[in-house]
Amino acid sequence: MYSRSTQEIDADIQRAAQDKKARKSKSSKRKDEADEHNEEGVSSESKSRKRKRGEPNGTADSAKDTSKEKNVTPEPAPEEPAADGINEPETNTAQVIEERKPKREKKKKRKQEDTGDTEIADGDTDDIRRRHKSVFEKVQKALQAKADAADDDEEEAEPEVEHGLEPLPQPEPVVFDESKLTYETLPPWLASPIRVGPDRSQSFTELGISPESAKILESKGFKDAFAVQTAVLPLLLSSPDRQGDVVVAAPTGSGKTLSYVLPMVQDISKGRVTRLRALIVLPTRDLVHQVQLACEACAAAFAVHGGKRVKIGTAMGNRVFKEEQSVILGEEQRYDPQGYEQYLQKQNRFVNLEDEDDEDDGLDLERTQPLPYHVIAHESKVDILICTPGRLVEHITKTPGFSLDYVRWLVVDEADKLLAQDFQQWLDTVAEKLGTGKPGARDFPGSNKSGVRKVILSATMTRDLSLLNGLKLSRPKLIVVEGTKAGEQSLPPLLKEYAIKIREPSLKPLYLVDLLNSKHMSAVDQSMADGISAGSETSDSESSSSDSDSDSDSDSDSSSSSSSSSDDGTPQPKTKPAPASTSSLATTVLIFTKSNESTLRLSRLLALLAPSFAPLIGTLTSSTKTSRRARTLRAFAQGKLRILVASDLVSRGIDLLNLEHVVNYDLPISETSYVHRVGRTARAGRKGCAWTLLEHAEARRFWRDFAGEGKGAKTSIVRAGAVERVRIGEGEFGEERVRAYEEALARLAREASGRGGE
Ligand SMILES: Nc1ncnc2c1ncn2[C@@H]1O[C@H](COP(=O)(O)OP(=O)(O)OP(=O)(O)O)[C@@H](O)[C@H]1O
Repeated sequence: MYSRSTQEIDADIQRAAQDKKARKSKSSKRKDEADEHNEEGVSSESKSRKRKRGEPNGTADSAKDTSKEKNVTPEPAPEEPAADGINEPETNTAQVIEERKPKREKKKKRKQEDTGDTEIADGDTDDIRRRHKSVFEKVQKALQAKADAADDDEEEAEPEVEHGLEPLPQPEPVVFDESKLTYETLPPWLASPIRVGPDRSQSFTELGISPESAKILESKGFKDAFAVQTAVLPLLLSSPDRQGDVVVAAPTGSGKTLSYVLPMVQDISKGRVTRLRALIVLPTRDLVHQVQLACEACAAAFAVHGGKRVKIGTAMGNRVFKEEQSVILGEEQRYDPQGYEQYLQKQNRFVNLEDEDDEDDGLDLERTQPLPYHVIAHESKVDILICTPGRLVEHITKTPGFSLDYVRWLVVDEADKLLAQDFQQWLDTVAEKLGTGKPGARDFPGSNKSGVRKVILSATMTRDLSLLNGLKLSRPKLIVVEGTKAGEQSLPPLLKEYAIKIREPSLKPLYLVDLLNSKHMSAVDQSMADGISAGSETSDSESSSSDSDSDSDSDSDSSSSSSSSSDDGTPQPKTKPAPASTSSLATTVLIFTKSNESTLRLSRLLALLAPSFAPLIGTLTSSTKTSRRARTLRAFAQGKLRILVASDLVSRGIDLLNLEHVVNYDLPISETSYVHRVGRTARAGRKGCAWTLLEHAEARRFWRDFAGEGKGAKTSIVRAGAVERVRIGEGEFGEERVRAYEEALARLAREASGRGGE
């Protein structure tokens, strides 16, 4: 039993609290003393911790005093564990208990007075003890809980560190991987291409083309396979065990077109029924035309020994849509009462939905209404469709019955351009359609291959995997001509490049006239020059009329010229137009400018400054009608026109076999553009020249980025020889020529403002 009095117990509590406090203060002081020997920050930390606990600065001293007191009062606390748990706040609690005691006694007194039972207060000590014990236990519990909480706080409390003015330590910067794709990071098929020597050649029969077909090919000018064809044909020609898709990176004019047209036509010619089997996607209408000719040549070559004459169609938006639909897709009435019923139901639904502005499945686009109890059945009229991406998407979405279910060839030519510019998201639309189909519809005859064979080509093929991924290639192989690495672009081996410095940019057209009149513009290939002269002699008049409907350009306007040039190129006042036969131009030239507008201006200016050239000039811009562009290209191929002024529209893919000189009147915007422009000449193993006029501000960029010379040179263009410097018009422009030039400019301005030539 409890034998001590309340006062004694309270005194014990108080002592125990003080004892605990003294011990803690002592250890705290020892720590502080040790910390003072350490760095400033840690000392501050201890101070700051004290601040956190609400201790005054002198706490350590007072704790020391208390500790001395403890030494003279060694009596243990009544319950050791409780005493152990007591720390500074307990002192306060003990005081609180002490303070509360008189209040309790007062309360008791008041109660006794109220009840008149004063004896209970003096005599019933058991009861008092019991109550005291219960109060004591409660206090113990409360103190224990408080002590635990305080310990937890102390563990979790973040140490506060005070810093000087020195910069705070920062985390290591995150290093971003900016490295470009290299051979090591490219997938194996891109990193390890199949290389082919540029001079390699093989007969078509050796490559597996039947002698009959090879003979027809030869009659069309294709005697032996070019280097790129020797590598691509074995991969694409039909074989019992077919390989995967093929990606081709080969220079301009190396014969990429035939490398895919030949195997595709051969494969399709083995069938009987006409179904849409192949899509060839190209960026411009001119290229669609050109590839169509190559397809026709091959179709003729394989329509032997009972082979099917492959049918070729185009979709490029040069005709009204309905007309184009009827060219590529046939319709026939087929007796089908059930189908007709469904048609009527659909049409009723469509009529109802029309009010709600909803679109149905293209019933409104049906070209022909079905007869009663009949349905319209659609059949492809072509095996190969050569198209621009935008028009292809239009047919997929708007032409009823246009189906890609049987397509087993997809060719993307000029792929870097087509992949970089997502014309109406054409690739996603096409890929979705090619991803589904009827079972067996895409089987290749005589082979274990089923699915869509993809052939991707460019002279400046992208290695950008994010672009190539969209094609969903299957087991692809990359073919490159020897000497080129990933990211490089090869120029034709027989191309010679020249640069001409323009000292007076305001007189740039005069430099061009002088270049055209210079000895440099002689024929590169004499046999070609003879052909050109022959063509122009017989058809100069035709050339004017063939191109006379060109849009506001100079083709037909030479008669209105008021000046002509002497043999040295100096304009002479003239009343009569210069006859074309006086032209000294014995070669062919394609001049590139930066825009449609520049093309039209330069073309006209050239005719004014050098009237003898006027009947020989043709103009090609993206705003020129397709039919007119085709006529101009034909006239040029026939030698009726010898100078073409063009925007970048024709920089890609256009095959002008008799073209000898390319002039960059304006600097191209990129290396890729340069490669395509100058690649219009020196094609198919012929020679050719490229000339670039350089204003002062452009020179550095040209030499560094295009020619790969001088400080900071960096170019991806691979060439046989260096770019040569040539001087033209060095101080040669007399006053008279400059005056004639100014007159020509004034006339041009008048014409542009609609006030005519006068
Ligand atoms: N085996 C061959 N024999 C003779 N001429 C060929 C042969 N193969 C292709 N050609 C001719 O070579 C020229 C260039 O071919 P093609 O237009 O296919 O080049 P390309 O590689 O597609 O060029 P670009 O990248 O500029 O489009 C064409 O006139 C074509 O008829």
